[in-house]
Amino acid sequence: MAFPPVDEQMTVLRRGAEEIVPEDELAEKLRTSRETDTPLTVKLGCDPSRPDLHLGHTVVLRKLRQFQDFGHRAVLIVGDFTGMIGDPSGRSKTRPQLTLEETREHGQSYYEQATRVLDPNKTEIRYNSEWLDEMRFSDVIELAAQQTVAQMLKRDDFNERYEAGQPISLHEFLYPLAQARDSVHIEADVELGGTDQRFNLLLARRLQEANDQAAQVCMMLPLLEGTDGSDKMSKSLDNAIGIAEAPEDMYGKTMSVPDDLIYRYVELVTDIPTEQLPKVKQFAESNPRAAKAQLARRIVEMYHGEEAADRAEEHFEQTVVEGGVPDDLPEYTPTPEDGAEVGLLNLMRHADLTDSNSEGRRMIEQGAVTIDEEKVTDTGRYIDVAEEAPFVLQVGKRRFARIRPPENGTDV
Ligand SMILES: Nc1ncnc2c1ncn2[C@@H]1O[C@H](COP(=O)(O)OP(=O)(O)OP(=O)(O)O)[C@@H](O)[C@H]1O
Repeated sequence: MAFPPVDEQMTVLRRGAEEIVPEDELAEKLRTSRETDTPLTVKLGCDPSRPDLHLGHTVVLRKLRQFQDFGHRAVLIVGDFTGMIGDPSGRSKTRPQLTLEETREHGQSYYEQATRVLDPNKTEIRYNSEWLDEMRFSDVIELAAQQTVAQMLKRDDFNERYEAGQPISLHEFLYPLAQARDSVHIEADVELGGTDQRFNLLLARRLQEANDQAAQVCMMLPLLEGTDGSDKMSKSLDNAIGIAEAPEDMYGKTMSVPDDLIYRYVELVTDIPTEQLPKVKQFAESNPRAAKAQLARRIVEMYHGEEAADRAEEHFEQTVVEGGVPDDLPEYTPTPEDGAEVGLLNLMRHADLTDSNSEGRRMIEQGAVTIDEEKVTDTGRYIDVAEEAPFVLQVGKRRFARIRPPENGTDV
């Protein structure tokens, strides 16, 4: 396959990138790849400790997809081995350590979600335990000898913890080294990552050179803010829009993003052509409500298709804008296991309105739970479903269920 001209590739690849280190080397690598008809190996590392992908992850995944579309080779490195170490990148606390088996399972789920953005036929998945698990202690010493403690402490999160007198275990220093070793192993030409990965990505360049390899180009992408508009989008911060979430939730959550982030979302997570971006910017400033609705539609369309986007839009208009109850409510019929009198917290969970009883309790305390539009205040409330159903149970602005009476009347 013929690779497109270098300038053409560079224009697309530069879009939205925060930093390319060094940019001229990327152009040079693209030139050589074209002349020799050899694809570049582009690496993206992922930490499988939390496998739910959100729009933030798609910023890097979409960039990887662009490389694929030009004919380059994408290698997704699932850090099943490094996941056991627990990287604190961008965080002030150590992450949970997982077993190899857990990280493998998460890795598979990560791959399935990532291929909603990536071209599955051009995505190679590698688990880094394949080479890291085989290293002997002497190999590890040799690896560790390539970096000084002072250099390690330059990484912001290590530095902050060190200054604050918080413990840093020695094994945590091995995380960036192991990740850099991945680049040596697959002979990466380019590595992608969010700006929080800058230190780790650059370290790989040094390690590759020490192993007589050409150093990879590091491409850093901006970190997308979450729906709260301040912190980076992250599963653990409760501000994420998951790419596997239901269309209605995706739509509604996007509508809750602060207006000043509309343009950033369009630029970083949608496929709107670059030349249309200035127009979008103007529109987002002059009519944020309509621009945001367009953005929400676009996002739902990308992951669920046009029909789902229509439904999600309608649902939002009906429930949030008009404050009504939608026509097509999911229904839940209590089962005999629910008992004749079912605790409201359990009922909400069984009807898929909450993930846990603690979430249900919190929602009631916040005044966000209603039964037939009447606010519930008692977190310990029991409901005699045979007597009280059918009724509409609502949690928050967007979650509804019609609770039906048990099938065999009062005999539950
Ligand atoms: N909000 C975001 N915006 C842009 N890139 C992100 C965002 N969150 C993660 N990434 C990038 O996605 C890649 C894979 O990240 P990783 O699997 O380590 O997730 P993570 O940062 O742990 O996400 P989370 O905080 O949700 O658990 C990294 O290069 C990371 O920088």
